[in-house]
Amino acid sequence: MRPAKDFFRPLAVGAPDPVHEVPARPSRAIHFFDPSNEKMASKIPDMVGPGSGAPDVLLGNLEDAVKADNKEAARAGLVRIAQATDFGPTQLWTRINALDSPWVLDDLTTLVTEIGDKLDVIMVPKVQGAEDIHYVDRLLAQLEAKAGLERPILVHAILETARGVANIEEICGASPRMQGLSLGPADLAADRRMKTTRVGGGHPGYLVRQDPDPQQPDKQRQTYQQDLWHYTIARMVDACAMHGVYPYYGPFGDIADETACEDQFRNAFLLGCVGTWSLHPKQIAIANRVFSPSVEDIRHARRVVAAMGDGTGAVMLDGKMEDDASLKQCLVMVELAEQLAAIDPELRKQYDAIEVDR
Ligand SMILES: CCC(=O)SCCNC(=O)CCNC(=O)[C@H](O)C(C)(C)COP(=O)(O)OP(=O)(O)OC[C@H]1O[C@@H](n2cnc3c(N)ncnc32)[C@H](O)[C@@H]1OP(=O)(O)O
Ligand SMILES: O=CC(=O)O
Ligand SMILES: [Mg+2]
Repeated sequence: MRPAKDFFRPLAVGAPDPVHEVPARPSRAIHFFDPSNEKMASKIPDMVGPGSGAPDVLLGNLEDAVKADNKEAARAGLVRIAQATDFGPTQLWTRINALDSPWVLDDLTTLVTEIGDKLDVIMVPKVQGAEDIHYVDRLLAQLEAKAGLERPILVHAILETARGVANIEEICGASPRMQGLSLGPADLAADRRMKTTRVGGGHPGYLVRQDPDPQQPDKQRQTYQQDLWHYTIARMVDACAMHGVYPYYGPFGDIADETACEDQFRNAFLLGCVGTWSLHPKQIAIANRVFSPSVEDIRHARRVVAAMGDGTGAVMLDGKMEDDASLKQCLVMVELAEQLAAIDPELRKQYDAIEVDR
């Protein structure tokens, strides 16, 4: 671990100064595309915001889901798209290949030197511990210096190995570049030897069953499906909050099941995640809807803020006690609404139209 006095020093001569605080930019949907797939790639310029249908982040994926034979084409395709596109308010991220793969060194050197000025965040898969982030951190600093970049590229780690989960706090605190963490349920399930065969979401076999009714022992007992990912997401949220970085759900592979996708995203939102991945254009609207506080929640939050005056003490509102701590929760919602309204004109209209009565 670097001592505190060195934590914010650039790791290469000529590299930009690290950020002291991760910018709070909306990132409800991180939309994945394969830059080697010409049909998919041709849609990217039209997906740039502003606009309520646009993802907050476009991510050129170079890792899993890109065929091995297409790795170089994907990298070159991303360079081409980035150079030709004005991304306006939409962030551009990439997911590089794994650190032990034969492609990652060229991914980093090519992307940083050719489109480093356009890249906001680099997502690193299969991160095992702080040592992986330290490696990327130093290499990025060297490449940023070489490319003459004026702002540092941030780093996002995917939590998809048991060792990564065990080392979650040190990963979040490994570098001032750390922007956030995503859950990688598919790789994590395999690494943990879980007995699922899905990409995220629940499983009908993971349940609790109602006790038997002693009066009616043969009566069918209700079962309640449980969330396989609750433990990991909750750990992520705490580690991220502790280090001032952002937690995200990850992929939901059942593209056709929009209802279950929305449920999984909402669980993550309620627990503290700020966004999720979208793998198919259909999932962008789901993510934007779920990760934007509802008009009703904002109306309530603003009522509490108004009722609480200087923010101390306790008041009754609709039969419920509100105090300093419930006010803090409401302020989280109000601040998020302000950040989202700044980039989403449709949401701004909805939030601006809210009338607050006491
Ligand atoms: C599991 C762990 C992980 O690592 S998850 C992250 C890695 N996986 C990915 O990035 C997957 C990205 N998505 C995809 O490859 C595709 O969406 C998959 C899931 C294969 C479905 O594609 P396809 O069968 O073409 O779907 P479709 O016919 O419904 O497509 C309708 C039109 O939309 C397009 N489309 C599809 N996906 C995207 C996308 N991600 N971004 C932009 N455009 C997309 C299709 O090309 C299709 O276009 P058109 O209507 O034919 O002109
Ligand atoms: O990369 C994502 C995953 O679920 O694995
Ligand atoms: Mg993965």
